[in-house]
Amino acid sequence: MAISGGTGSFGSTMARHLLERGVERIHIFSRDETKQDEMRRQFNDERLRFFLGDVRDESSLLPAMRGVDYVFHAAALKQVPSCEFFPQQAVLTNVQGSHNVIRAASMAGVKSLVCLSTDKAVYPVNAMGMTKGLMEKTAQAFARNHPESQMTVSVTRYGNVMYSRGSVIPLFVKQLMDGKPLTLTEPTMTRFLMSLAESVDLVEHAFTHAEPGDLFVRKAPASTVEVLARAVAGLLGVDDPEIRVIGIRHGEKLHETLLSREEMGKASDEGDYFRVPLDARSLQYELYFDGEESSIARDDDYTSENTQQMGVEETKALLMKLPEIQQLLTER
Ligand SMILES: O=c1ccn([C@@H]2O[C@H](COP(=O)(O)OP(=O)(O)O[C@H]3O[C@H](CO)[C@@H](O)[C@H](O)[C@H]3O)[C@@H](O)[C@H]2O)c(=O)[nH]1
Repeated sequence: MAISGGTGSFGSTMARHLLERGVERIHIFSRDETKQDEMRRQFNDERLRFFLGDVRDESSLLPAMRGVDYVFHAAALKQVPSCEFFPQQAVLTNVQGSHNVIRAASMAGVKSLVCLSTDKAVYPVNAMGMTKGLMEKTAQAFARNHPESQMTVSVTRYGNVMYSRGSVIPLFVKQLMDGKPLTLTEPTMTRFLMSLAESVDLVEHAFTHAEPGDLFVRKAPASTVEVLARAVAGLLGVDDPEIRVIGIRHGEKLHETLLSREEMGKASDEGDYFRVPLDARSLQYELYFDGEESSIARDDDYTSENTQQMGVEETKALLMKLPEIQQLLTER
């Protein structure tokens, strides 16, 4: 197994999970030698091997892919505001870098590659989402253009992963601990919420079930940021937190979309997941004339506004399942 972006929170959680499941060997590929060193010490496991490189440099990827059956591609520029200021950097890492990962994996004889995407790739309004959308297209085009390939490429799309580094929940926790007001961009803004453990499940689901070009989404509930803020405050014993509305940031949407209505029209419901198969037709559309009236998707988008909405108590219950929150509450 190889993980690009293996020293990020997602990559390292995935690595820990796979080691617990008895995987033979994991190649961690990333740019950051310091994080690699920290991870090497922290894990202290012979089955981990570290490869320094950058997805922008295809030649640095090949050694990490050699002898590997499965690749999880998580390396990305993913901070929305910074990608707004440096969109070209997002193109290089998220689009060109993903193309390099796919090529290198295919050349190395990898069996299955899962690319990590985000709800921000759907109807994108920011550079991070646009480049992640192009990553998805690159993966799907590989599957369509290489039907003879022995490698299955698939995509998993997520909403917000709770407590991920630099995200709003740890920020709210810090603000509460420091006795400062909670900064809300826009109280009615909604986000899909999922845990890191659920995201890992989705990747495993993709590795075990994907057909070439499949896209997988995990169903998730959502809350408004105000509900989320009040839930975090309530867990820390602050029933009526001081709130300051700071306004929407560069490139932000009010609501996110995990699947467009066109995708919903094609999706199969697999319990906790939706699977959207690849449209594998060639450009000769007349070949596919089936004599029936054209069917236009009548479904709705699957959004953080129309999914299950959680109130404060439900959100608290969800947060209570997070190891970070449990630790925080026992330390207090
Ligand atoms: O001081 C703050 C900061 C953020 N928010 C809001 O909180 C929500 C979540 O924000 P944040 O945790 O920063 O996540 P997003 O900007 O939604 O993006 C995250 O979630 C994406 C998945 O949708 C990932 O791809 C990104 O990498 C990750 O940064 C958003 O509605 C923000 O407007 C506030 O209300 N106050």
